[in-house]
Amino acid sequence: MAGQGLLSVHGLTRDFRGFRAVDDVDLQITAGSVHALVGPNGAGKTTLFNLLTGFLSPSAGRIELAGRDITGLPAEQVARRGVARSFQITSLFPQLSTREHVELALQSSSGLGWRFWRSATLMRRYSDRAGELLDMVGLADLAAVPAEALAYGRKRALELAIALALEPKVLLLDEPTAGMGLEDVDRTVDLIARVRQGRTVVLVEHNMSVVGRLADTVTVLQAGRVLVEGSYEQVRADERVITAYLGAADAAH
Ligand SMILES: Nc1ncnc2c1ncn2[C@@H]1O[C@H](COP(=O)(O)OP(=O)(O)OP(=O)(O)O)[C@@H](O)[C@H]1O
Repeated sequence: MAGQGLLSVHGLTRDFRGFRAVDDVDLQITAGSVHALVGPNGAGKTTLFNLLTGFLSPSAGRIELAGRDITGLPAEQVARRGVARSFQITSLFPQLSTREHVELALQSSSGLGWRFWRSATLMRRYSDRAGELLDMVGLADLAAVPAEALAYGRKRALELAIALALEPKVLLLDEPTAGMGLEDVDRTVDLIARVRQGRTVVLVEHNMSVVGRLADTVTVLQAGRVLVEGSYEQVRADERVITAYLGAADAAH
């Protein structure tokens, strides 16, 4: 499958009672890249994201992961095959500690169910891996803290560690900096820059400075269709994008 992305989308379409929210979208997400989906409000980003993760089924079109058809699979199966989603979706358990969340995620991704508890060796392995993941997302010092006591940005970091515990082939980040102050935004950009190493990331993000700092490829959506695709510099300079989106965004700043 020369020229195919790790995650590839062909003619993807989603209608809501006659309204076409995603309209004949083609996408190739290259292995090892950070690919951003941007566009003005109502462009279809969230709907496309929900299609990619199996939270919605398409009205038409095909989604392939590493050349295998995953179109229409339920969210849980899409996740099992390696498409994990983080931010704005995970529910944390208020009283469980940061470390316990990551250990549970590791356990659930093992497919071993409760047998895991019987093996001291496996338990140690999960505990070590949980420590590494917490370290990676900057939560090593907060491992014993219950999730409810974490500040907003730290909760988002924990959600990222949970998604990483699934060892995803493709990591989808849903507006990772939404609702954050400047300091948390910078910290989150650094964090994503760190965890993207050796991974493939799809990012929906409104903050164009975040997109500029992280994305290798940017797809601009408008009215459910792909308007332009290219590097951040290319799409920023494109007249159609300036008219449709960046102009409006820049004018607002
Ligand atoms: N469940 C639904 N039923 C009907 N219309 C929907 C539904 N979900 C989304 N839409 C419509 O589809 C269009 C695309 O919405 P979507 O949320 O995907 O856009 P978006 O690019 O994520 O926007 P935003 O940046 O505001 O989050 C919008 O016009 C929205 O009203």
